[in-house]
Amino acid sequence: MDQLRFDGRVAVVTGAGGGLGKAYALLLGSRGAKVVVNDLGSARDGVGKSNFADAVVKEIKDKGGEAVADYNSVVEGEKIIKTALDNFGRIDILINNAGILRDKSFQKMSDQDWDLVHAVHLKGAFKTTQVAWETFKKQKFGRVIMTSSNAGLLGNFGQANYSAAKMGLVGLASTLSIEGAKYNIKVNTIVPTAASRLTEDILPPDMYQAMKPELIAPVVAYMSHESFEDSGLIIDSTLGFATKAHLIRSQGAPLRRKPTDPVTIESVKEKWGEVVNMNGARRIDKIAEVTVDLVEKLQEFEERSKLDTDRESYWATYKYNSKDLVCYALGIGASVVNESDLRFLYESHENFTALPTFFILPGMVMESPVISQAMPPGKHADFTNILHGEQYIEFVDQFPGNEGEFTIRNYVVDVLDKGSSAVAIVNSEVFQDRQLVLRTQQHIFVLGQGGFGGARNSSRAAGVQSAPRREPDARVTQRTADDQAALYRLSGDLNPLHIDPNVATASGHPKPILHGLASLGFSVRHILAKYAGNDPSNFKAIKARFAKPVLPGQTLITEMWLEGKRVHFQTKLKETDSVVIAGAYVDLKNVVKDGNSSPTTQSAPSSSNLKSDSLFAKIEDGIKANPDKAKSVGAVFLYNITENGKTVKQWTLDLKSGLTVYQGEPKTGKADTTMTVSDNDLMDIAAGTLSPQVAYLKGKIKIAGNIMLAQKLGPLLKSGAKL
Ligand SMILES: CCCCCCC[C@@H](O)CC(=O)SCCNC(=O)CCNC(=O)[C@H](O)C(C)(C)COP(=O)(O)OP(=O)(O)OC[C@H]1O[C@@H](n2cnc3c(N)ncnc32)[C@H](O)[C@@H]1OP(=O)(O)O
Repeated sequence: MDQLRFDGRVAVVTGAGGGLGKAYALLLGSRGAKVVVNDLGSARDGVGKSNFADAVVKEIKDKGGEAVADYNSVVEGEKIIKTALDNFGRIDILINNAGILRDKSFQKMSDQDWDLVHAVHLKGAFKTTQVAWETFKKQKFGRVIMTSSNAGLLGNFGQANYSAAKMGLVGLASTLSIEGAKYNIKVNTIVPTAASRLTEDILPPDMYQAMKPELIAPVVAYMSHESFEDSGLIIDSTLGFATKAHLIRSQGAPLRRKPTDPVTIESVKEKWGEVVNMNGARRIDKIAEVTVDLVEKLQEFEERSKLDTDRESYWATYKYNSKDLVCYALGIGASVVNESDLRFLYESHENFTALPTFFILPGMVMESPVISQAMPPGKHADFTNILHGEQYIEFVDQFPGNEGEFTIRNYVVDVLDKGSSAVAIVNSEVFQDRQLVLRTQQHIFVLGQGGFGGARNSSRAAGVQSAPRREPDARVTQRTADDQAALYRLSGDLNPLHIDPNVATASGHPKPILHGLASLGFSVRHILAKYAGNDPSNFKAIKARFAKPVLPGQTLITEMWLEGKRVHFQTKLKETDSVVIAGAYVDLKNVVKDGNSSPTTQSAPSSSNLKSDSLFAKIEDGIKANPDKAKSVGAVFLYNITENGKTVKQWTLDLKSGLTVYQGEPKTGKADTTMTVSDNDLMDIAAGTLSPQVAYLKGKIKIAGNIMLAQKLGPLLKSGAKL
């Protein structure tokens, strides 16, 4: 990068006899600026005189630069600027650095302590800048640096006068950055922490040594350069580090339910948590935006209040991006083992998209008090007594994109009395850019909290639907992973019931149970592959009841019945034959039968007509005949055998445990490497006419996982096949 120079520029640095000011003056002088080295030459309380400025001027001149000393007080700022104009004919850069301390605990602080500190810091900066402003405007160029302090931004014991003045400088810079904008006058604030006369016996000696002003000077010099375009910034710098600080505002909260309601002290108290909640807080850059923001909030509030029911709504926001979609897909059993799942797992896939059940998540506002507040007197709901009972989602219009932000309105429509237990029905309306995009409904089963004399049923509940009384039209089997709940938690449901053995035992479960939405996600993926062409935008609605808990590691069998555009389904556990999801259905826009179904979700295809059966028998024999070679590879491989781009069979070669070869579902799901290869290519590899390495390089074998291991397997496969 070219050296940043200040040739032809005139800089005034106040308080430049030592410390930071001296470092600024020396640096600017060494880069071609003509410098006015201002210093009153006093100790840090503003008392005493010395000629520090002369020494700095000499140092600049000795190195071939130009500088002049100035001993005026910043309170008479016009005299300092006059020194610049008289000696150099102009002024381009003004660094308001001069300062003094008069530290006292607040009650002991005298008027004089207050006035003196304000006079030097705030009034001084006002005076110098106001006089220089005229020249800056005329020449349409000016760079001003104000010096604030963390004692101003954050407060510091014994520095009430100094903190107030330092925060005052931030306000001064903010306004001047606006007034100076059209004249190319940039006004910024530095918050330095450095060794100086002000800090010399305040900082511990080691730190004092390390906090060299020379580490901050380049930051201030860059902010004073003609190429520096920002204005109104607060830059904190120390020890060779720089950071930007700014004020942010919370999302805020309306202090009443309806625009016609009064605001009371009690309603303010009630809403205080939302007022000070900094989730989703943001920076407002311009004062005009504050008004726009308030007007928008008011409009939004008025629109929302029209939606309000007799029960209070809880509003929330939900932001998501491709990483969330991938994390979620992993949580509901999508896997790179299935080529057709890649579109849910790889953000750069040409057809990357969200899985349909992902959009249930915005409505699951875990921190919402909406359920606990709706419970009848004497009844309570919290993580210790709730189970997810039923779930409904409806896509109102377009299927949402791969990233976005939703505003969600959550409200309880009914609390049903089911005898021993209660069921809270929670509706969520999910908006994007003020348009309703999704509706969801959760039934939350609240154990042991019934018997309050409430209604048993609700007309506002999306009902479950019985499946037809015939054999299912399709079945898909998939084992959940032992870590399924741990993985699913990453999508936001941190209920300890799914991870903490003690909580699970206390709730009467043998071990942590799987999230209901995780099991539902598996089954809906099966339907997606079987009847929706693997295209989530084909979905209109989903409804399910969680009939029994699922334990991570259990195997789900999704049974499906196609009736027009509705797929009824239920999900059973392979281990116990019990129904865990009941009365469920998916409504589709279009039915696409057997659309790109994935291997792990298929029961093993009949193998009789597959050319590779005998091939794999040969490979197995070959591996058995070459046990040493096989052991040296020692890994688990999955082979997806594809025909016409569709996976028709899967083989697992487990070289670690007894050299077994078997087909069908992967036993463990813990393959080190997955290879996808067409049947014909596999035959060629086996026949020795196609080397596995060449096949890989030509893209004929797709490998997910450990490529080195897969390449090692090549010769082994060949040796086995040749037998
Ligand atoms: C807003 C954000 C909030 C976030 C909350 C979600 C946080 C998540 O972390 C929580 C979870 O994921 S928990 C895991 C998933 N859920 C489960 O495992 C529950 C499985 N279901 C059960 O165990 C039983 O059905 C059980 C125990 C629920 C009911 O069994 P029984 O007590 O034996 O009930 P039963 O005698 O069969 O029926 C009594 C009445 O209740 C109705 N009912 C039954 N199951 C229901 C269910 N799952 N959902 C809703 N209602 C249900 C019955 O219809 C019956 O009513 P009625 O007599 O009027 O017909």
